[in-house]
Amino acid sequence: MVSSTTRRKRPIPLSRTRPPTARANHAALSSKATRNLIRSHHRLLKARAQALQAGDEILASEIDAQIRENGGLESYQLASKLGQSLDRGGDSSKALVDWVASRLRPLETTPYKLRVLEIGALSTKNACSMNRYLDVTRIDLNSQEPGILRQDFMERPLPKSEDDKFHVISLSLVLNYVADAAGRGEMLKRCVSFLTNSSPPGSSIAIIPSLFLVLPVACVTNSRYLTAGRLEDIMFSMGFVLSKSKQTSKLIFQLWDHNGDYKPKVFKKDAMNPGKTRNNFAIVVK
Ligand SMILES: C[S@@+](CC[C@H](N)C(=O)[O-])C[C@H]1O[C@@H](n2cnc3c(N)ncnc32)[C@H](O)[C@@H]1O
Repeated sequence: MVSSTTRRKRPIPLSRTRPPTARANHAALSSKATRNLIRSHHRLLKARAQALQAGDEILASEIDAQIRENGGLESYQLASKLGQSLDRGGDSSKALVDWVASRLRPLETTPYKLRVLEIGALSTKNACSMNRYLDVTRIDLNSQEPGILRQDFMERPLPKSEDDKFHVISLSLVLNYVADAAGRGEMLKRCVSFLTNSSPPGSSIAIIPSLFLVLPVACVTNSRYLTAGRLEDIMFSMGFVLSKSKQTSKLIFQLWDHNGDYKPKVFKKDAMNPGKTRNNFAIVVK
């Protein structure tokens, strides 16, 4: 367990900002065990971020050891992959493909594709990767397959040209992985820098740049600090307009179109929805 004794504070070395990976135990997991593993990983990441923020390196190391003991990021990814299997709710990128289908129609008689950046990619064979009109660049903190680049999106070099940008960004169950509220705001802002409405080179196809966002439903419906309205205000300030949305008992799926009107405002961690049974999920924009 993480102890709360007073500890010496030291500055956070850059190498300490990532959670540890470890070899996963590939034994079959029940859906309850899968959920528990995911929850416990998120809890430990949050505790770790808080320890680092407080400059408590020793506590952060202890939490790292606990994360490793639980199988690390690899086990978490395995649990997430199980969650994507058909009997556990399926592949979330199907919703993305359905929603952009009408936008892909003009590409059918052309050799062009839309460029997609899939952040937090666990598979090269999900619905968006299998769509022939989408050219998917996949990144993850811990790559599970050769077609997935091991990269932290927050450290991906900023685009130097339009060709380095994307028409669609997928952030499916990634924003809630980020352990601190301000980091989530930064991630959303950074997405804007990677979106473009420029047609694929050589074509004149009209493009609506968009962000596919998937979150656990409780992050939006049962948080003290985030409501659907607050999320819309944050996204709107960054130039996003909600184009599609659907909710299941576990997840909320949204497609946000970018209108180019980026005017970020400050959003603090305001208690909008107090209540004992609510969670603390928040997005802070500085
Ligand atoms: C719950 S899994 C989601 C996987 C998949 N997108 C889905 O919808 O099931 C979250 C993944 O996001 C990755 N991730 C989190 N933050 C990231 C970042 N800053 N850059 C790249 N990948 C990130 C994690 O490594 C993890 O594999």
